[in-house]
Amino acid sequence: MRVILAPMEGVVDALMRDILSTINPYDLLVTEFVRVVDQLLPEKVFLKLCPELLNNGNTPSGTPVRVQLLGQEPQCMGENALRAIELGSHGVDANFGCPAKIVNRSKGGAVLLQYPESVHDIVKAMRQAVPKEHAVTAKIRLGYEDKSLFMENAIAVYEAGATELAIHARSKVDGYKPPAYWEYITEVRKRLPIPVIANGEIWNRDDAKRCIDVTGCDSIMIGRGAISLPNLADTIKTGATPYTWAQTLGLMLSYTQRELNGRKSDYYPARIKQWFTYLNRQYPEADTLFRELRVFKTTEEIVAVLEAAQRNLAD
Ligand SMILES: Cc1cc2nc3c(=O)[nH]c(=O)nc-3n(C[C@H](O)[C@H](O)[C@H](O)COP(=O)(O)O)c2cc1C
Repeated sequence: MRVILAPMEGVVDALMRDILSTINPYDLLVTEFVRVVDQLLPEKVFLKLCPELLNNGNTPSGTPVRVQLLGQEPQCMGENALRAIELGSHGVDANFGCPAKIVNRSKGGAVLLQYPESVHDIVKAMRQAVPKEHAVTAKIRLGYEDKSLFMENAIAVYEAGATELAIHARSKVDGYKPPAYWEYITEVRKRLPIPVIANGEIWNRDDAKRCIDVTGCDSIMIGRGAISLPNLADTIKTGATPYTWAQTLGLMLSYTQRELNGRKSDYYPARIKQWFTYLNRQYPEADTLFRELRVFKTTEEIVAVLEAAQRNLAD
């Protein structure tokens, strides 16, 4: 069985990938998306989003990373896919699931699921641009406003020559609201000869087992669950004990301290707070801390609050 870390824009960056791949036996990690509009992007754009490219495309603990692209113009997607591969990405992925209004307005992301022929043309251009020994993959939702085109889109990806297909089992309109409609993935998995990766609403080991039972897929992709329980992939793959709140707090502290000692970018507090929004589900203790953290603006302040929480736990 393969467990893949889902791309999560605004949350799963290189530092998070480093931390999560150190404590989990992930098979693959997918980056936040690189937005492709109408030009071949400079190398620095790829390296900023995926610094692992300087390490043969692997995290420091050796887990392969795949760059994800989001765009609507086939030729341009092809050129940028090739660049990602040449820089060392382990395959390249196309995003057809992003629900963001700004992205959809410029005809990228989930809005493309209304036009299976466009999905096909984009993946095909990427496939033709990238040497065949490298994976070209796609990630789709079940549709935009409804799910009527889910199979057409899946077939479009397959016929374009994709290596595999990840499916987030909801439409754009479903947003992130439970349930995930895994049974649609089952239908695609039965129909397509390429591997299908099941994604959506896997929060613990039992969910993973049920998802695999329902879909028959050998590979699953985990997103919010992977940050709400930091060692989720390990619990799924090896039966490891889920992290206690004290362990998770320690991990968050090391994440924020490493950021503080490293790049010191001002977007980090927002990322740390975003992480907290998913922790509540697993740890009731996270809720109080999250409310406390909301007023703090800098990483320094956040580190101080987390250190105090850790001291309280030890008392
Ligand atoms: C904050 C956030 C950011 C996301 N960013 C991306 C992205 O950049 N690319 C993508 O394909 N999906 C993105 N997704 C969707 C996830 O990869 C995943 O499909 C979705 O969260 C469902 O899986 P889950 O129930 O395990 O979270 C994002 C989801 C969230 C919550």
